[in-house]
Amino acid sequence: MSYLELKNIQKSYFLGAQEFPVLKGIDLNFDLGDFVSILGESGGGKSTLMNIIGGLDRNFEGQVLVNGNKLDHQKEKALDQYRRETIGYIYQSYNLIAHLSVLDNVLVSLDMTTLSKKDREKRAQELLVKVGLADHMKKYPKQLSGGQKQRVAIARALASDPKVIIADEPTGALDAQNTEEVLALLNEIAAEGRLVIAVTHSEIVAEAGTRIVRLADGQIESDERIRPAYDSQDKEMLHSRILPRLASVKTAFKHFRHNLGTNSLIILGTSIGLFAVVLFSGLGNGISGYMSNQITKIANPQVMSVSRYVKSDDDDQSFGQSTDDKPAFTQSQLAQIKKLKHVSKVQSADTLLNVNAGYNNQNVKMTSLSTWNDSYSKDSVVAGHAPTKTGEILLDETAAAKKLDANNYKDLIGKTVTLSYQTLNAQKQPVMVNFTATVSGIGKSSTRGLQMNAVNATTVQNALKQANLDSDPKSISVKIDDLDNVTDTAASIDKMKSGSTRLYKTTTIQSVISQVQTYVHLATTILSTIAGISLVVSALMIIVTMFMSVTARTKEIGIIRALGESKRDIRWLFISESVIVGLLSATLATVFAYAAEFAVNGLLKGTADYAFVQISVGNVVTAFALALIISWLAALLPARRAAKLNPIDALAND
Ligand SMILES: Nc1ncnc2c1ncn2[C@@H]1O[C@H](COP(=O)(O)OP(=O)(O)OP(=O)(O)O)[C@@H](O)[C@H]1O
Repeated sequence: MSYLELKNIQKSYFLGAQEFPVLKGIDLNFDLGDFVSILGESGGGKSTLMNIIGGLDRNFEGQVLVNGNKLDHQKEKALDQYRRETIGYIYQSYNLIAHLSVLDNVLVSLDMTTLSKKDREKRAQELLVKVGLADHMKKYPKQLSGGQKQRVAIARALASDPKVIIADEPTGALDAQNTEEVLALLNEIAAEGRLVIAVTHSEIVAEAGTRIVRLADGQIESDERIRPAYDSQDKEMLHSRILPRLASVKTAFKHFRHNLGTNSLIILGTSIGLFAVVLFSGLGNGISGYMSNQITKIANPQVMSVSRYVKSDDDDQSFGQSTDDKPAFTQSQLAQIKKLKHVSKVQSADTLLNVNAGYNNQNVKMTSLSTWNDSYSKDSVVAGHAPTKTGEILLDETAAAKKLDANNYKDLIGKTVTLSYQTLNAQKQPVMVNFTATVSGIGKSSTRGLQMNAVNATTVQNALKQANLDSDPKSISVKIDDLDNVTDTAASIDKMKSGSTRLYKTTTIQSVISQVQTYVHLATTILSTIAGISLVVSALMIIVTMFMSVTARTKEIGIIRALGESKRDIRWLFISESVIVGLLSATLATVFAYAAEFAVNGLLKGTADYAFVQISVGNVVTAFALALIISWLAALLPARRAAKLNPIDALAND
């Protein structure tokens, strides 16, 4: 039994309905140790026959038997394995991969063997030494002469230790000296017990072998043995394996490096979009944080404001707003709230508007004067102490104190100021309320525009009583025993009813913060989405480049398919390169974003000592996830096209 048997091989090409028969029933047997030359006129079907033997062509009639086993040309995976294990190709035009070094060109084939990394490299080096290229391993194909290129191709064809070497016009592009050397190598290969099948027009090549088969008109014209075949001892051959994904990623990275210029531009373009997304998200975090920081600075989150509910309240979310138009709390309502679980203190929290303050012939109009309660943070007192006792007042540093005593405003502490403001009595008649208070301290609001004037609540109640006005509070502040109970207690106060009428409306600091954060989040999401639109452009850029790359690398696809890589490997090769571009874009975007964070926060330090840009790990992870998705999706179509290429057509591509 011969190693390779061809039984009645017939092949026609069709142009429309018209049939062009090329092979008209070829029966041939090949043995290991033979160097067979196939001669024939141009267009006689030699390459067609080689593509069938080599497992590249699947559309023909007849049978190919390898070692007695029928090769099923309909099973693509089995054919991939056959090419990987059994076949080595040598082409007239060398077909080396331009972006890989000489050593890497040989390793492409060795990556599909079960040898260890070290042994693969050792074998590649040994083969290159054998073909006389010991000093050229690190070079790239364009740095080699024609003869040297063909030797690399021979080393590559031998790398996976195949039983059959198909050489298509192996010396067609070589001078006499190189032809002689290559033929000597082919003889050596046959002497190792392999089958060498060379397609040629050259009688010199034919004469160098052991057997000559002549094709004419799609049939065998003659089959002549000119020398005995070499001994073919049945030795252990290397085992093949499916190409590991990591090997494709490495090859993709090498191509990425080879194309660094174009890829850098794509990375830059993609990273700008991702950078904007990360920066805006970081800005959102910073502003949200700043807002809650500011709010909790002026107000104690453990204290909530409660006012009487009136229907138009639904949209009112502002904390500490004047509640002049609302009904006051009755004493029994105050007691009812005081009795609730978790409520530790109930205090008046009214705000008087436009209060006139006078001291030593100086007058100032305070836009607001609140009744001091536990919702204010101690931080708002910058000198003296809070107005906790009856008859005490805290004056805002800039809005009141400095205006009353420009030179030594802190000396106001301990001094008495006169206060007056206008309000309405039960008959809606304007009434002036006059009272005095001793300055207990100077206050400062951490929020621009807000004044920190506060007076002891009893002081105001006494003044109101004196003016025959209702002194019950319109708004109260309710202190809760623990921060964790604030939300639940607020909910139960909101639910309290008299009959079917809702009684109270609460405003917690947390609800104000959440509201603010919702708006900030909405704004940053809109900004990030606008920035994200540029990512669509990036994706298109990657798609176009990948399609161009598939076109430019068509031949390479044919070469690696002939070496035994599967469609899956080709898809993975292109997707890997795109993903490398995506991940590097995300890395660059992250670097840009952190640099911008540093710069923006540095610039704004003078405005407020707060980091306005706060990029979180989540923002960075999002950028990487986006980059991964975009690059993956962008590569899908081009990779699919590359994988679908017919290896024969791909190899024929110039
Ligand atoms: N894809 C194809 N579609 C149609 N006809 C084809 C195709 N490929 C090859 N042919 C035709 O089949 C015939 C045999 O081609 P093949 O390449 O096998 O010849 P060859 O003997 O290798 O020629 P050469 O020595 O010039 O390389 C030629 O007439 C060619 O035009």
